[in-house]
Order: sequence, then structure tokens, then C-alpha cells
Amino acid sequence: MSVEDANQTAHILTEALPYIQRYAGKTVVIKYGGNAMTDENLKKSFARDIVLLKQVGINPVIVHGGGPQIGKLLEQIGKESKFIEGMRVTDGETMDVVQMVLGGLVNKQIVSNINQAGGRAVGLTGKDGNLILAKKLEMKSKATESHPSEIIDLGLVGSVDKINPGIVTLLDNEKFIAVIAPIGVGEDGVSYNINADIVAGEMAAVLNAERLLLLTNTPGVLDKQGELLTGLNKQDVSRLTDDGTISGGMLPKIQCALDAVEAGVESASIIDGRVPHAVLLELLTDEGKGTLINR
Ligand SMILES: Nc1ncnc2c1ncn2[C@@H]1O[C@H](COP(=O)(O)OP(=O)(O)O)[C@@H](O)[C@H]1O
Ligand SMILES: CC(=O)N[C@@H](CCC(=O)OP(=O)(O)O)C(=O)O
Repeated sequence: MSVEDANQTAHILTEALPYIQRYAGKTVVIKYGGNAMTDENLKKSFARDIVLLKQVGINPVIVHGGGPQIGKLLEQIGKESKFIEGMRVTDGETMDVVQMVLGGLVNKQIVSNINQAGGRAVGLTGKDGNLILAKKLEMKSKATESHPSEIIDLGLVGSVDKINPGIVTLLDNEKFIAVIAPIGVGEDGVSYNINADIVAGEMAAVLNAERLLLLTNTPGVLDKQGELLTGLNKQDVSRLTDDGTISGGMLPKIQCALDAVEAGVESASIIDGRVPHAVLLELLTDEGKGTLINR
């Protein structure tokens, strides 16, 4: 290694120090979106980042999605995916696929990658330890002059009723990393499909997290010209939603980010999970990019 390279490496490591000191002992909730799980190398670098955070005393809690992966299996069994305002319409058969993909394939792959990287991950769904109590989501259509607001039936789509974080805290105390699939359980034992962004936002609020990071497949929230919006508050979001700039999967993402900061999370960031080591860059360097959401 040349002297210049060595200096550069040392510079990067020392740059991380104030960030490590700032976040040591704090919880960071990381939403790992299905769209950010693009290739194997990226998944492995994500896992290494998480292990590194844990190693330096930060407490990462992972909430993952898997929308595209659910869509792929549904397609294989000849079922079409249908979304309304970023939420998957979920009948009984779809719910079985959701549980297989989120609670099984995706969850265990993340757990396995973290463990391969030297960490101690434990996979959970919201059913484990009654972590996520859910109820049926009540979505209403927007009222227009000619149509009053109507209830939209999304089937087995849930909203978070209550989070019992005991199991997550217990795992953290024992130096494990919790990897959570967004499946909730109703009072009657019924399973609900919950948008992963919503679970991540609620989890961050309940755990008093310092940061919420939402990893997705865009550089952040973009304006109508496709330019990155680096900072947004509640008023900006409501304007961008009303004029249609924010739509589809970005709707629950931005809403949960706002809810989390309103509940006391220091800040929420929507970042590009397709960039290798996006988590480390965002948390431990001056290089963090993406959209920062504040109160
Ligand atoms: N203003 C916007 N800026 C960026 N992405 C947007 C915007 N409005 C809608 N989107 C869509 O939201 C998507 C991200 O949400 P989603 O597909 O649910 O991702 P994830 O699987 O990471 O949760 C983007 O890929 C994009 O298609
Ligand atoms: C109700 C609802 O839409 N649930 C989502 C759960 C997975 C998810 O949120 O995955 P991403 O984060 O990858 O989009 C779904 O079925 O796709």
C-alpha cells in the first residue's frame, strides 16, 4: 500500500470515530426493502455493514420487505399482484405466499448472510413473542365532488395495533441482531400482511431509535424532474403527495418516516440501497446521501 493510500484509509477510519461515539449504545432501525436486495454481492455487503455496526456497539434492528420476491412467487403460481396506494391486495392464498416468502425465504437469507459475516442474527415474524399485534387496515378512498369517500377492502392487509418489543430488547441484550418480517397477528390469531415500511416506522418509535433508515431502489425522493430532494418536512410531503409527485410504494414509506420523526425518532432517511455499503456511508461517514425527513 502506498503512503497516500494508507493515509486515505486512516482518514476514512478516523472520520467514522465521532459517528461511532454518537451512535454507540443507540438503536438504529433499518428497513431493507425488497427492491434493494438486487444481487448477492450487495446482500453480502449489507450483512457485513450490519455486523460492523453491532461490533462497534450500535444496535441495528432490521425490518425487511420482499414485495418483488412475493410478486415473483405469485407469478409462478399464476396469480397477479394488485396494489392500491402501495398496499398489496391480499386474499387467503396470497397471504400463504406472503408468509412463505417473508417469514421463510427472505428472512432466513438475511439471517444466514449476517451469520456468515460473523454476526448473530435471529429471524422473527410479528407472531414471535406477540411482537406485532395487528388489525385489519381500514383504507378509505379520497372523497371527490361527485364521489363520497368509500372503504377500500384490501383483504388480509393489517395495520399495527401494538408492538411488544420485549423479544427484540431481549435479543439485543444478548448481543443478537433481530431480523423482522412484517407479518402481524390479530387478536383472533389471524395473520396479516403489513407493509414493511409501516412496521419499520412503528418499530423505530417504540424502540426510541436514534435513526430510521429506509433502503430502497431510488436515490431518495425525487421531484417531477427526477432530481433528488435532499430534505423534506410535513408540509413539503403533503404538497408533493397532493400534486402526484409522490405515489405508489413511496406513499407508505414517506408517511412512516414522518410518523417516526413525529414520535421522537431523531431523523428518518430514505436512501439508495443499491449503492454498496449504503448503511455505513449514511451512518458513519460524511458521505450520506438521500432524502432526510425532519419534523
Ligand atoms: N417521488 C418519488 N421519488 C422516488 N420514488 C418514487 C416517487 N414516487 C413513487 N416512487 C416509487 O416508489 C418506489 C419505492 O417504493 P417500493 O417499490 O415500495 O420500494 P421498497 O421495496 O424499497 O419498499 C420507487 O421505486 C418508485 O417507483
Ligand atoms: C400490505 C403490503 O403491501 N405488504 C407488502 C409486504 C412486503 C413489503 O413491504 O416489501 P417491500 O418493502 O419490498 O415493498 C407486500 O405484500 O408486498
